[in-house]
Parts: sequence; C-alpha cells; structure tokens
Amino acid sequence: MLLEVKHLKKIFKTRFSKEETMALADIDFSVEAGEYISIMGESGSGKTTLLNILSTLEKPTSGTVLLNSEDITAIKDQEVSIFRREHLGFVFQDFNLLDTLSVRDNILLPLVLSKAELNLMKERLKLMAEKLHIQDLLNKQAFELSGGQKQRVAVARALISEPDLVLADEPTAALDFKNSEDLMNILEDINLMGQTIIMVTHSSLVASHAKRVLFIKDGVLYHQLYRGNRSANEFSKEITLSIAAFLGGAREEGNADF
Ligand SMILES: Nc1ncnc2c1ncn2[C@@H]1O[C@H](COP(=O)(O)OP(=O)(O)OP(=O)(O)O)[C@@H](O)[C@H]1O
Repeated sequence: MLLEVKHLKKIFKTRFSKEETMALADIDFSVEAGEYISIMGESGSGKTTLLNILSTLEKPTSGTVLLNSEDITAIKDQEVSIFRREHLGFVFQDFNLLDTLSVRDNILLPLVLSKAELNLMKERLKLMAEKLHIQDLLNKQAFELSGGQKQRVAVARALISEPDLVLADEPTAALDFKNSEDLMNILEDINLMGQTIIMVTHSSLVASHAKRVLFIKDGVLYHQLYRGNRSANEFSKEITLSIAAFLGGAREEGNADF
C-alpha cells in the first residue's frame, strides 16, 4: 500500500481562547500506487486540513499517515522540506510559479534544490515538456503565460522529481471551462502512466476524472464512489446524484457542486 491514513484527528486550538475546532474527527483510508482520488466535501468539512497533513505542512492531533510504511507525521521539522521535495509533488489553485523565473527554471526548481545532475535535469525537462505540451514555452517568463499554460507548467514542476504522490488542491479553480477540461485530461493521462494523484475539488465534473471519489463531512469520510470502466461524463452524473441525495435531494439536476 502506498498511503495509509489511520484514525487521523485534528483539533485546532486558538491560542488566546479556549475555543476548539474539530477539523478532522477520525479519518481512515488507504491508497494504492497508481490510484487517482478526488476528495469532495462542503466548505469547512476538513479537505484542506487533510491535504495539509498529507503534505506534511500540518501535524495531526493524533493518528498516523504512512507513506511507503514511513510515518510522515513523525518526520522532524528540519527534515520535512527535503522529504517533501523528494516524495511529493504539489499543484495549487493559484499555480505558485515564480513570476520572475523562466518556465524552464520554474520546472527545474525542485531538482536544482536537490542538487541533481545536469544531465538528469535536461533529460527530465525534455520528458516533462513533451508530456505537458509546453516545449515552446520553456524560454518564456512565467508572468507571460495564460492561466492554462501556467497550470501545465506547475504540473510539470510537480512531476519532475518523479514523486510517489501528487497532491492537488483545487487545481482548476482559477481556470475557465476549456482549460479545466484540458488540465483534467492531462492529469488523467499522467495517472494512466502510473502517477498516483490525490486531488481536492468542489466540482463533480472535475472529480469525475478520478478513479475514486471520497466524500468528507464534519471531519469524517462518509461515502466513496468508484468510477470503474465508466466515462468521466457518466461518473460525474453519479457523483452529482450522491451529492444531491446527501443534500436532501434539493438539487436533482445539473452539476451539483459543493
Ligand atoms: N489554522 C486553523 N485554525 C483554526 N481553525 C481552523 C484552521 N484551519 C482550519 N480550521 C477550521 O477547521 C475546519 C476545517 O477547515 P478546512 O479548511 O480543512 O475545510 P475545507 O473543507 O478545506 O473548506 P473549504 O472548502 O472552504 O476550503 C473549519 O471549521 C475551519 O474553520
């Protein structure tokens, strides 16, 4: 098993008051290598907190997260950024590119920080540029790109270190419909090539490109759906129905998003 999340709990305490927020109550799930998982849930249900713990950005109050059998919640603070660089890839909703660097340097950044060999960098860059159809953009500055182009560059940067797991937080939130669809097709292709992906999204259309959808509410996983052999379009209908049923049947038609 690539990832095992066991009895994860996160309580936020405010420093100056006694108020506590239970962001995650008891989360359990496992992910096999090669899976593509969407996490859906209403605002405030705990999605970002879960993703932050998987990202080693946040420590849980209790529970464990095993990545390849290593408990990543126990990694020492001074080792956590190296761990992240070597094992995880990140895609954010606002791309997080460095505007003053070229596309090439943005993509290579994780390898530069790991002091990788020049030949390896060249080889991987070529591969990523081909995979994401951005060969013609490599010499541009990041600020010169459109949103869709920026996100493809961000995906190349996330993949260049060949991470065990890619974590994506609302990767289509800043994109229009066409660019969202393009990005979803790219992520689906990348998953088919073997990359494990966990993505948080509000949109059933976006979620439908994954192989499995986990639904979170009040800090627990209450439901999951498998795509099986269905097209993304067919799967999105079932996701929509699940959300509508859960919301009390208030939204019967259309793209019921959280
Ligand atoms: N740093 C923090 N300090 C205190 N409470 C927090 C903190 N971060 C999150 N919370 C609380 O934990 C709960 C879960 O928040 P979280 O951001 O994980 O939800 P979410 O599902 O990602 O929401 P959204 O879809 O709006 O981003 C919320 O009640 C939130 O207010």
